Amino acid sequence: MTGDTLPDWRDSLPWPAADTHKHARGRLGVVSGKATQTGAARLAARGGLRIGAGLVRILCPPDAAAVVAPTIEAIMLTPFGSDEALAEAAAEMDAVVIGPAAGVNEVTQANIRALAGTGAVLVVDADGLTAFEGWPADLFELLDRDDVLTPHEGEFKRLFPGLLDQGREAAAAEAARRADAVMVLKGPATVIAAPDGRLAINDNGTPWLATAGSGDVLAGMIGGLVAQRMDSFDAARAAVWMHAEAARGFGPGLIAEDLPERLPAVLAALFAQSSH
Ligand SMILES: NC(=O)C1=CN([C@@H]2O[C@H](COP(=O)(O)OP(=O)(O)OC[C@H]3O[C@@H](n4cnc5c(N)ncnc54)[C@H](O)[C@@H]3O)[C@@H](O)[C@H]2O)[C@@H](O)CC1
Ligand SMILES: Nc1ncnc2c1ncn2[C@@H]1O[C@H](COP(=O)(O)OP(=O)(O)O)[C@@H](O)[C@H]1O
Repeated sequence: MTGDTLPDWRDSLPWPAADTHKHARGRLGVVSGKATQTGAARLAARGGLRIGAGLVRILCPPDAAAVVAPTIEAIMLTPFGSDEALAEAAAEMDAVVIGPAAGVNEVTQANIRALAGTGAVLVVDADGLTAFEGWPADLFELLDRDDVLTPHEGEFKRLFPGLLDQGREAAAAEAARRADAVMVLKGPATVIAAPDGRLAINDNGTPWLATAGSGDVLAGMIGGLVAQRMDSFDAARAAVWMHAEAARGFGPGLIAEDLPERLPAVLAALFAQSSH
């Protein structure tokens, strides 16, 4: 494990209680893109399942169902044909990830609007952020304080033009304040900022993570922890750290698919040190 000190979020990690069951442990929804763009949601779903959500369901447009179904086993699938149907399917979820390969368009905007009306905590990533380029306030007004945004610098600039000139830490803090949500500004030293002023810089980043789809897995991991009712700021910090730890453990040749499969080793080390 990297670093001299143990991470201070480890005592709030959600280990399963003796009397739990899959629904009580946390239910995560992941919204998929269209039939030709389902891989990103599958990566996120697997990250969410591996990090301990009791039940993970991919919510996909009807045309994508025949593509996704043969590729999943423990992960479940519900097709939706409208934003109203998406909200209905998400009503039983504790958290929903939307954005990975969702499409930069009005459908994604409408889907986020519909999800904001459910009780689920939202993790908005990738196209879910880019879809609001030019209209960031339209996204921010939909968010609750425990929702999480996960931009890389390109996506961050689309929502907050010029803000990065202040430096990454100040920019992330101001962005969290403006969005009134938790901000995860990704990069070699990912900055996590909460709207109440809490701020953390991740210290175990690794360039092995610079590979397509690794951000999708991270969004699913954050979703998997918040589905288990971990505080969103702590969940983001924990997921970012575990994501990098998984990548370090794998090293050369890492692709995004490897990250969820390395998580059990990372979790086992944390579990062994916990006061469960
Ligand atoms: N297997 C899959 O299905 C994958 C799907 N993905 C999805 O594909 C969609 C499009 O991804 P793209 O990578 O084309 O879109 P991006 O918005 O990531 O990239 C478009 C442009 O943004 C800029 N940019 C990207 N990363 C940056 C960074 N870290 N710092 C600064 N600028 C940056 C670059 O100019 C880049 O050409 C997203 O929804 C994404 O979630 C990707 O995550 C890759 C894997
Ligand atoms: N050089 C790097 N050092 C450390 N972490 C990196 C580096 N490059 C990328 N990452 C991490 O990899 C992930 C990439 O996410 P993202 O850009 O959204 O990719 P994708 O859209 O392909 O999933 C983020 O968690 C980011 O912090």
